[in-house]
Amino acid sequence: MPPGRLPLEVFQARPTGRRPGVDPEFTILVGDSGVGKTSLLVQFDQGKFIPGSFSATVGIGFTNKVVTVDGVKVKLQIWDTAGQERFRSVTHAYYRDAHALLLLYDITSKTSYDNIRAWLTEIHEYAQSDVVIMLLGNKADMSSERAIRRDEGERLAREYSVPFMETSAKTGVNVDLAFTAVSKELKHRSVQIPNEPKFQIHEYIEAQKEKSSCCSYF
Ligand SMILES: Nc1nc2c(ncn2[C@@H]2O[C@H](COP(=O)(O)OP(=O)(O)OP(=O)(O)O)[C@@H](O)[C@H]2O)c(=O)[nH]1
Repeated sequence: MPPGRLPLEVFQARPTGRRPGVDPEFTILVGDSGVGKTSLLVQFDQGKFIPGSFSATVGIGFTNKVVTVDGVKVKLQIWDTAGQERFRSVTHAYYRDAHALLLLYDITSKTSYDNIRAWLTEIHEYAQSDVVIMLLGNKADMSSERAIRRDEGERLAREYSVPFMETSAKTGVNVDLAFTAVSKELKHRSVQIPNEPKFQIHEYIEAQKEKSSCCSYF
């Protein structure tokens, strides 16, 4: 290839904004203390769950993870925030630069579900208007202690027009799907391929959930 010339595929997939795989996509995990943000990130990053006593996150920290979607690398920089109220002002400072926010509640905790409205109010106040938001009902493995039905999660998500799924950081159910769906949405926003249909995150999630419904237990 002569210098200065781009192969056709690269040209066709030329980024219009951020460059997937090069520029990090800032993704932030938010939600009440104890809902499982750190555990979800550990499961996604290392494929494991560390049981035992709960140690609350202090401040904020991040993990880099590259996800390949449709042959394109998306570099996620995932920020794990502290859910405790006293760290809230630190977390707010990061909202403005977020490209995606994964908002978690715990299906065994009505309080964490009720607080989702307050989290969404804060997100709408501090984050960019085009931020990708996904609602996750975590700890889906704890069905005997369930306090929030799945349809209540779905209803809340519909009300705010955000995609939703239940996850388990313990068993790994839907953890990859949540991050893959967000990565696909971010990739479709930053890379425009001619004649490619608009990515519909809700439809993608429903289709993937149907595919795996044979093997899931909730
Ligand atoms: N059974 C079950 N337990 C979970 C799950 N996710 C997290 N936990 C447990 O819930 C507790 C809190 O999890 P963390 O991941 O530390 O919660 P967090 O949201 O990061 O909490 P903060 O750092 O205080 O904001 C820990 O004891 C975890 O082992 C899950 O999906 N299933």
